[in-house]
Amino acid sequence: MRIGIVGGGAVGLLYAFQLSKVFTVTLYVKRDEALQTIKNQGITISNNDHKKETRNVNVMKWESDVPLKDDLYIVATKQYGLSEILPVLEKCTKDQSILFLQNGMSHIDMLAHISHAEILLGIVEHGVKKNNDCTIMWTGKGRTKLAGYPETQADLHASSFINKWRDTIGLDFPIEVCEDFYEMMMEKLLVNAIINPLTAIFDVRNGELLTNPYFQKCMKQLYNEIKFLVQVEKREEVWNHICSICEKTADNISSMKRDINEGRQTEVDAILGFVINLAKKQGKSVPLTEFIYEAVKGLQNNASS
Ligand SMILES: NC(=O)C1=CN([C@@H]2O[C@H](COP(=O)(O)OP(=O)(O)OC[C@H]3O[C@@H](n4cnc5c(N)ncnc54)[C@H](OP(=O)(O)O)[C@@H]3O)[C@@H](O)[C@H]2O)C=CC1
Ligand SMILES: CC(C)(CO)C(=O)C(=O)O
Repeated sequence: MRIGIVGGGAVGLLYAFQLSKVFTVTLYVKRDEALQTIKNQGITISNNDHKKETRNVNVMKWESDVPLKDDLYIVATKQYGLSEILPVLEKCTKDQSILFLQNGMSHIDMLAHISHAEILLGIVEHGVKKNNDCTIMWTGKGRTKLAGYPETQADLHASSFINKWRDTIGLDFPIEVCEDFYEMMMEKLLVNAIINPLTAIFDVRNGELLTNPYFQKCMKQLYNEIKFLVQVEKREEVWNHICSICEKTADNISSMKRDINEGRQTEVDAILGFVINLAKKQGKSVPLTEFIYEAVKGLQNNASS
């Protein structure tokens, strides 16, 4: 089974490294410089114990006329990078599968253009930070959750891939199949909608949202405004889940805070932008969410000017 991973960022490098242990993997990158570096040096991963490992992987440049010869494409770009990738992936045939690993949910509306290939949506629970074009730090081990879109059929094309992944590297790099993509994505969206923008605005690590009682109140206020996205009977469970992620990732710098610190575009449109649009569609007023959305946009704008 041939796997193509599109995007040689933190997540793309981690998945290329892990999956190349058992599959024929090609990593597709955007820049010549990244292509040469990975070709020459392979991918090096270090973890919190400062253990380092290097692997060589096939690497190619992603271009609009790239031949689509892989059985499964794993898309590991940021949400805002998808507009360049999707017109190419639209040409995939019904025997091919595409797995999207983006945070946020706004990409779901873009998937209507993929008419033939099987679509899978995924959630990355790992924490991974890119040091340079070929080196990453695996800061937190988690699971990869995935679900079929619009539904998880029993006979997914990708089943053999999922089973082989689980049976070989699954212990160290776990995978879990979920029935309902919406529930799976919504839970992660709520985590990112609360932790990411608040840590970015307050300029704190994830754990401080809980340890500082004032920040914790802000978290709760934001959750109270957007909890309409969760079924009434699950609201407390989801709130506890958000707090537990804050605790487990206490030392993390959230991806949104890191993007702002490093002058990059954030994924706020895919996260809070999506929440605001959904609220509009349901006739709900979300002034606090809108305020926080604008604040993040302002910080992003400031950092890049
Ligand atoms: N990092 C993490 O710990 C986690 C990340 N995620 C999600 O995973 C997704 C990816 O995140 P992450 O890896 O951190 O992001 P990065 O910014 O590190 O990586 C994105 C990569 O996509 C590449 N890219 C963009 N456009 C193209 C293109 N047209 N062709 C080929 N490559 C392209 C970029 O190339 P270039 O280097 O040239 O810019 C970059 O290397 C995001 O949605 C994020 O929210 C989810 C959970 C955890
Ligand atoms: C779970 C969390 C908040 C961990 O930092 C994350 O997904 C992110 O930073 O994007």
